[in-house]
Amino acid sequence: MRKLAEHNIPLREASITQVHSVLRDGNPLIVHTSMFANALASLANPKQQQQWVPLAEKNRIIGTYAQTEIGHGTFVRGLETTAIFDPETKEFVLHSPTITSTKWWPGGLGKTANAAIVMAQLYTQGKCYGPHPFFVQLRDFDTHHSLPGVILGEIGPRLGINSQDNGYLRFDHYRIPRTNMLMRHSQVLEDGSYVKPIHNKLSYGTMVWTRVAIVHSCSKKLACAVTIATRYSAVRHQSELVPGKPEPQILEYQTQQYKLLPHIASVFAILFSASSVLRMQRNVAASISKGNVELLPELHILSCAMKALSSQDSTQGIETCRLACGGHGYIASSGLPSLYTSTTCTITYEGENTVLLLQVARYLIKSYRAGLEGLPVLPSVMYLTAPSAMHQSPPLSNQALIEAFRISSANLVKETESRLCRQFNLEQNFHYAWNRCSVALVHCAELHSRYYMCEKFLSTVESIRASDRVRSVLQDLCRLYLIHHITLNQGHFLRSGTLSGVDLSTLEEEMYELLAKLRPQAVPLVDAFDFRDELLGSTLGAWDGRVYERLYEEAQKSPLNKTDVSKAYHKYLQPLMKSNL
Ligand SMILES: CCCCCCCCCC/C=C\CCCCCCCCCC(=O)SCCNC(=O)CCNC(=O)[C@H](O)C(C)(C)COP(=O)(O)OP(=O)(O)OC[C@H]1O[C@@H](n2cnc3c(N)ncnc32)[C@H](O)[C@@H]1OP(=O)(O)O
Ligand SMILES: Cc1cc2nc3c(=O)[nH]c(=O)nc-3n(C[C@H](O)[C@H](O)[C@H](O)COP(=O)(O)OP(=O)(O)OC[C@H]3O[C@@H](n4cnc5c(N)ncnc54)[C@H](O)[C@@H]3O)c2cc1C
Repeated sequence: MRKLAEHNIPLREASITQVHSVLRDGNPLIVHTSMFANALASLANPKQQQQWVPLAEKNRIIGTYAQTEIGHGTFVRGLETTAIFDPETKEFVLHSPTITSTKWWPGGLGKTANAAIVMAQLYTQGKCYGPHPFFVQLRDFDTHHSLPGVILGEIGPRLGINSQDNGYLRFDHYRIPRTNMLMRHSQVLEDGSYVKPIHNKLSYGTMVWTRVAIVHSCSKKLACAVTIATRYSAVRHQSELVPGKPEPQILEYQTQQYKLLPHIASVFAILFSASSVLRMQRNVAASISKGNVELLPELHILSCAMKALSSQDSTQGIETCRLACGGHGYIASSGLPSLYTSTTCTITYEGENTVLLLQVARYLIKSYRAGLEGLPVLPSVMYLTAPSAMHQSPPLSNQALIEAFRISSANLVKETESRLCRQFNLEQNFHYAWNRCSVALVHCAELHSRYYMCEKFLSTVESIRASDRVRSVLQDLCRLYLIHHITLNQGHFLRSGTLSGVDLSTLEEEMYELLAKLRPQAVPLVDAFDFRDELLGSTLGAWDGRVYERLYEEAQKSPLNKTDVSKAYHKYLQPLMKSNL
């Protein structure tokens, strides 16, 4: 924190990888600096911001975002914590009526935070208005003791990010002033009357913001992993490629190139998509402050789509990188295990991926139906009812591949919508029919999201300002990315008739050529990410390639190596050896 202040870096702008380099097992302040800060910025009114933001910036207040309960994470409308307005005292009474209403998971809540944005069901004048955000002090600002009526603690060890002290929280009729409800979008007036927001999902804004931030952070984490695995693959020599010849760098093996190069490409695909969503988010934020919420649904869907795809791709990519390093990828000092455990959680948090993809699918089906009826639909989904013809671009050109994606995605939505109608006729209930089609619906959302990511990659590469040589490498990477994802999804392209079996064989051949062509660029590409050694924190991925020396030096630091014979020998092993058991 002192370093960031010295260098005048606002906390919100500190890179996730910089922070990861210092705190590899999670960060107790991340929800404070990301979600809590954002919730104050976007959900609190100007007066409330004046009151709390300076204190949060000086870390007098350290906050968290307490929404999830032990009984409900996904289904926000099902939260059970209540905030009942008492007109006598002009206070809200926060209460956790059941075990399932216990807040569970908020990062930093266990021991670090002294305040929280709590999402609770708002009741006033006898009516429930659904989940709303409240600023709640949890601990004494001087002694750090939890306040009467607040019961909190830490939830116990997790797969990773154990320094984040995820916590639990219960309220026992805990009173807060009326003015602690975050009132930028909706309000409860002194007499208890409710003023509704201009869009009823504005209180979900912090989740949308965080989903966008997660996309960016996923590309950074994947970039770290491919840097480590690629550099290691250039240092590591193993087996014989040609019998009797010296052992080659493992990066010479085509299978190794296939493990790494598509994920190097993926870093760019995610990064370019993140930039595009971030731009849209800024536009939407500016529009909302002028009272216009027209683009909010599009932002919600795009952030769900990109969060789901980037978290899945980066998690799989990091695991592939770990496996690509053989046994040494399993050692903590490689840096890969902590990258994995701090990334796989992005699949679950901030909206579990399947659930987010179903939100995307809902939007696709609605937009498809609206398009058929000639109603207006937003630009990103206009293609569903008006996919352009294939023959406009040269066969198998990049543009043709994007068109193939577009048509296959539109085709899948069309097929799934027909299934939904058939199922509805059988079930006579939309919700049951929806559930019976939900696997196909998730596939629709995935293909649409992949189409978006491919399109963003291509359009960015085409418009990027770079030297011819750099542009040429990026074009090859982009081509590899397109072909790789077409081969992974080939069934959809065959079904839509956009690509034939022969086309797919041709593309596969080209992919193998691209792997060989890009092989000499692999190390320069990851070097260009420009991660400092301290930041990567990896014995395998350091810039100088001294892998074996670093592994050996790191092993010397193991506490078990402090003495030749460990205490355990005298305490357990020797008695066991002598016991004749
Ligand atoms: C040393 C210190 C240094 C510090 C350095 C800091 C470094 C900073 C780097 C930052 C990088 C990364 C940040 C990472 C942060 C890490 C920490 C995060 C930890 C995780 C936190 C959490 O998990 S918080 C909890 C998150 N919870 C969820 O996400 C819950 C998911 N569920 C939902 O969102 C909703 O329940 C739902 C969307 C699934 C459904 O909502 P609901 O039931 O209300 O709606 P419906 O499905 O009925 O839909 C009705 C219509 O509403 C539309 N809708 C839904 N949501 C929205 C929305 N958000 N905006 C707009 N519209 C929305 C929906 O589409 C429907 O529309 P129609 O179809 O038109 O009716
Ligand atoms: C490391 C970590 C940090 C977190 N930090 C925070 C935090 O700071 N603040 C906070 O409030 N929360 C936090 N969370 C909680 C997180 O947001 C939730 O865990 C997440 O939203 C998923 O909800 P859930 O756990 O209830 O899963 P569930 O919804 O119970 O999911 C379980 C399974 O059910 C499926 N499912 C659920 N609903 C549907 C549906 N409608 N259709 C189809 N399938 C469905 C899911 O796909 C999944 O397979 C954190 C979680 C983790 C793991």
